[in-house]
Order: sequence, then structure tokens, then C-alpha cells
Amino acid sequence: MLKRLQDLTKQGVLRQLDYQFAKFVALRSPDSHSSLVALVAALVSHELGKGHVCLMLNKISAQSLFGLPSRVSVALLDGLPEPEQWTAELNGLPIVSNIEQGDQQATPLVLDGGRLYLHRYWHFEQLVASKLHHTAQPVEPAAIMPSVLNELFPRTYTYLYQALQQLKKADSGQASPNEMNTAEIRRKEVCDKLDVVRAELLNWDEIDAILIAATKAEELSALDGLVPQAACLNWQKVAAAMAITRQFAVISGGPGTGKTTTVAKLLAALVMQADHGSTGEEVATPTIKLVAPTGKAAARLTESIGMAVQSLPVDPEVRKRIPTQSSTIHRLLGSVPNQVDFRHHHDNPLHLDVLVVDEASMVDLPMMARLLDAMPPHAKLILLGDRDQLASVEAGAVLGDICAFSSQGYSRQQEQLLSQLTGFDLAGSHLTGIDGARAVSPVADSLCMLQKSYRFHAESGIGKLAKAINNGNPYHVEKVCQHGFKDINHYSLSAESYQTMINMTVNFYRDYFDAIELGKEPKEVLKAFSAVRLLCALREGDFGVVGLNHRIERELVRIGKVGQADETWYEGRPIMITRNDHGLGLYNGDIGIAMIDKKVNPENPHLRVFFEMPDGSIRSVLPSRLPEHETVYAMTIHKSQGSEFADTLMVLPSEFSPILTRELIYTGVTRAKEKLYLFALQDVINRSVRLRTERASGLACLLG
Ligand SMILES: Nc1ncnc2c1ncn2[C@@H]1O[C@H](COP(=O)(O)OP(=O)(O)OP(=O)(O)O)[C@@H](O)[C@H]1O
Repeated sequence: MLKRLQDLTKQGVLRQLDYQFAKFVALRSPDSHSSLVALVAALVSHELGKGHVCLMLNKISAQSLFGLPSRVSVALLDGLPEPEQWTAELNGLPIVSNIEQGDQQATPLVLDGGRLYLHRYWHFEQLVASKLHHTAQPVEPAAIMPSVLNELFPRTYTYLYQALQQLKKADSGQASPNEMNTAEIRRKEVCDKLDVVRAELLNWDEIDAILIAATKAEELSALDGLVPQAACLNWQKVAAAMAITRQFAVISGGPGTGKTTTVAKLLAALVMQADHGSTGEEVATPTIKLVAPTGKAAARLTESIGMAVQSLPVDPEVRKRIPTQSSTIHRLLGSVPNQVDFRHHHDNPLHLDVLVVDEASMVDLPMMARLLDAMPPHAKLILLGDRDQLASVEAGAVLGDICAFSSQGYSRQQEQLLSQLTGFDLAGSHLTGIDGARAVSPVADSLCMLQKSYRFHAESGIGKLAKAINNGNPYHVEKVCQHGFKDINHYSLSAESYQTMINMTVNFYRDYFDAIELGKEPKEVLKAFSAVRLLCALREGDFGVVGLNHRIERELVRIGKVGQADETWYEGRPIMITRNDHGLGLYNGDIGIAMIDKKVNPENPHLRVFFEMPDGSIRSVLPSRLPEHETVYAMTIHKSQGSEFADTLMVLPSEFSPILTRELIYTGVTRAKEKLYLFALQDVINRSVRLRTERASGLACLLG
């Protein structure tokens, strides 16, 4: 068996790591079982490489081991028992512990239910589950919370008034406005802007009279009594209330659903709650820390939370006490060069009371385990993220596994508590709870899913496309692609459209090159660069990152933006770090721009690469000192997670492959803030949307 596995490694089917692990355990097993153990170990390790935390023994298909063609796969099983018998065969071997039978020793493989793990990953999963169980518990909210929440989430009529004005303008342009239709639109706007969920309770004639008569936003406050809180439901307020009532909370939502806005209000509420609990002179401000998985995401969080805190409707003194500086999880935990362990862990916990983790979908199982392990027992953990995005690069889908519990709705107790805190009637909401029996996991009470996007207008194509993709409905996806929305340009693939894509990309980067030519500061140049990106599903080939970056560079040379075709380094070369360098503080995914540094040595200026650090500062490094990196006019959708671009171009290969999944397409599309240029065959898009990524893990089972 080892020989066959070695051959598969040479063919690139297995990683060297898979083979070495298989060899390690096979050599420690009785001869009678060494072939089976080698195969099973290689399978677990191979699955881990594909992001699965464990091997589901009852889902093994003899026809497609390691994704091999059926004939080769079946041949591998020659002389071995059928997969259905593997659990029994593995039982009792010295390298496997069976949890269900109470085995305690630390063996390389762990059998738990029908799942086979590498010991380390089993341990990570147990740790995450037990910490979440422990922290997914209620926390008594202060008595002032309902009024604090009302202050932070006031009803505002500004957006409704603006919408009514626009409607009036549109109507005045028409020869004979359709009054019936306009009244309906007004009603829709009231429901949308005031979050009405029980329209049937309202007196619409009286409401409409006020809408028609209003000459300024303040006059709409006459609606206060006509549209009571109990008929409305603002999920952002519910999310903040939920997070106040729990030690562990997850707020998930697509782009622009207000996760950052909500968490800024939540932090203000926690600061105000601490004030209320304080006595005498001393004010107990909670120590709040903000983190994200990558430097880029942390920098974005610093910027967006800074803006959200600035516009909080609270006393400036409260605002001042909410930090906006974010860092990476690595930095928070204190990475030690050349070691996997961090400075902070169970025995040396973090010094904080509240931790906010943004882009939590990118946090893999080992990192989540380490983070939870380092949390002090009293602290509050808030995860923000988009459950529908691609799962983490490394194994696990922690956010997805946790968010799956949202389908259970809230327990009756939590529903009542949230209704009291917010003034909304959650029991009347079809979005909470499932009818009948309510066996709700404590985790379900710690979740809130935000659905309404404030970034994408209801008529925005990007918003509609994202929704259709998430629903896995190729028919709707196709309709949106072909509808002709202003913010989506869809091109089928052809030699001509391929060239159009290169030209457009280069054209979009003109502002960026202009910023360099005009001698703008590195921060501004980096900002100009981050307005555009070409996203690819693949790395290699005509539709992959490597080839496309070459094509773009050649085109830039042709139009004179870049000097020589064979120069590796030139002013304006954008690069992305592909390997962490703790010493330099540069991490996988960080983006830098090569620019002539005239400040350090004006007589003899050198080319240096400028990076924006998570705290917003700029650091420059000589190209020769950089860790591994690559050019980044085009990047993979995977690497684009945690970033957004005003103009996003996205290209899919001409042939479908299983790498193209619903989550991949959704992640790519939702990177676009203003315009999406999609270069793909409709059939490839449709097939991708049908394919969901499922990651094997036991977390949901442990949390249930
Ligand atoms: N309740 C609201 N009413 C009006 N505008 C809102 C509301 N909530 C958020 N916004 C606006 O919508 C935009 C997106 O909000 P925010 O950045 O909080 O969303 P997000 O979910 O964190 O976005 P991202 O996915 O980009 O991280 C911001 O401009 C914000 O001011």
C-alpha cells in the first residue's frame, strides 16, 4: 500500500505530508492491518488538505478515493475489507483511540462516532465546542438597556423622506402619474425604511395622508403612533440586544447589511452599561479589542468602525472610549517566530473584556481553537462575518457550522427577553423560531442573521445576483445576469471579450498609475489601487492569476505605463505577500506597491515596497527583503476575501470544474461595491451555483 501511496504522491494526487503520515502510522500498526491503516491515514490527511476536519467513514466511496477515476480507486482497495467494515477493523489498534469506547490515550488517529480525525484536529474541535458551550450562556442585561438601545437605534424618518421626495420627483416627470401605483410604492417605502413586518396591523389611509402632506422629514414623526414598534422589526437592534444578553454572539450578514454599524452601537451600549454599573468617581470602561484574520481585513475594519463610531448618536465621551484600532488575530495572540504556539493561551489569557472578530468566516478551526483558548473566562466574544462566503483556507467551516443553528430560531425565553429589550414583537416574526416544539441549542440564542443590505439598493443588480446565487437558483441567476442592471456587465467568453477584459482592467488601473506619476503619498496610491481588481477562480492557465498578470503587465508596457517587459521590479508594481514574515510584520495576503522612495535618501532614491499596516500606518521594505510574493493586478477569489473593490472584474474558466462552487461565485460577486464586470459562460455560472461546498466536521453535532 505504501508503494501505491508513494506513486500517488509522485503523480501529485497526494501531498508529501499525506504520504509521510500514512507511513508513520502504518509502521506502528500490526502487519495484518498496516495496509488499511496506511490508506485510511492518507485519506484523513488528504481530506484535511481539502479543508475537511475529519473523514466521514460512512461516506467513503470505493469508486472515488482521493478523487481518482473509479478503476484506479477500486484497485487501491484490492485485498482490503470493504469501507463499511473499516470502523470495526480500526477498533482496538494501538494508533487509534475510540472515543465512544472511552479511550483516553493520545493516539495519532481518533475515532469519534463515524468520524475519523487526526488527533490534533479532534482536540481543536473538542476545544471549540466546549468553549462555545461554556460561553453560549445568558448574561443579565442592565435595567437601562431598553432605553440605551432606543437611544442607539432611534427611529429616523430621513431615509423615508428622501425616498418620498424621489418618488415625487419621478411622478412629476410623468404626464399622468398612476396614483394607485404610487400609493403602493409609498407603502412599500414605509415598510422598507421603517422595518414594518406586520403591515396588516396598520391604518394605511391615515399613514398615506401624512406621507403626502409631509414637507420635511420631521413632519413624518406624526407616524410615531400610527406605525408602532410592535409592527416593526429592525434586525440590527435585535442583533445588538442579542449580543448584550450573551457572552458569545455571532452577527452574520452579507455585504452592507450593517454588521459594523451594529457592532459600533453594541460597543457603545456596553460602555454605557459599564457607566451605569459604576459607582463614585471611577468609571469602569470595558477593555475592548478588535481583530480580523488578515492585515487587509483589519485595516478595513479600522476604517469602517472608525466611521461608524463617528456617527454614533451618543455623547462624545462615550464615543472616545470605543476603540477603532484593529489588529490581526496573530498579532493579538502574540505570534512567536518559528513557532505554531502563541504567547497567549489558556494559562496566559488575553487582557480584555470584549473581543470583536470581523471576517470570522476566514477563521479556520485551529485558529478559532487558539483564540477561544486564550479568552479570559469572563470576556465577551462577538464574531462578525458572512456565513455564505467561502470557508477558511485551512480546515473547518466554524462560522458556517455555528450559523447553521439559526434555522432553529430563538428559544421562547430568548424571544421574550429580546422583545422586552427592543420593543419589537419577535414572537410575531416568521423569521424567529420554528413552530411547535422548541428544542433550541444554546448556540441558536447567540446568533443573529442580518438580511437587509443598506449598501445595495433594492434595484441593485449586485444585491439581486448575490441573493440568487445564495438561493442556488440558476434560473434567477441567469435572469439577473441578462436583465441589464446598471451595476452588472456580463460578457460571455470569447477571444474578443478576453481582450476586452485585459483592456478594461488596464484602463481601470489608470487612476492608480496617475496617482504614482503625480507623486501622491503611498497611502493614496494604495487606496487608488484598492478601487479595482480582476478576480479569478484559478491560478494557472489562460483564466488564471499567473497568466492574466503577465498579460496585464504586457499591456501596461505597450501603452507606456510600465518601462520594460522583462523588468521584475518597476515603479507601480503591485505585489501580494504569499508567506508570513513575523519579523517584518508582513503576512500572507498583504498588498504592497513598489514606489521610488524619495524621502529616505533623496540623492539616491531607491525603489521600496509600501504597505498599509492594520493600524493605518505605512511601512516600506526593500524588494530584496520581501518574503515570497507575486504580482497582483489579478488575484484569486480566495485571496480577495476580506477586501472590496469599487470596480470588480471577475473571470471564470471556459470549462466547469468542481473548484467552481456557489460560495466561490458569491464571494467574488460580493467583492464588488459599485460595479461588477463578469466574464463567464452562463452555463459555467449556472453549474457553479448548483454546487455547494460542504466541509466534513463534527462541530455542529457537538454543539447540538
Ligand atoms: N440601519 C441603517 N440605515 C441606513 N444606513 C445604514 C444602516 N446600517 C448601515 N447603514 C449603512 O450601510 C453601509 C454598510 O454598513 P456597514 O459597513 O455597517 O455594513 P457591513 O455589513 O459591516 O459591511 P461589510 O460587509 O462591507 O463589512 C454604511 O454606509 C452604513 O452607514
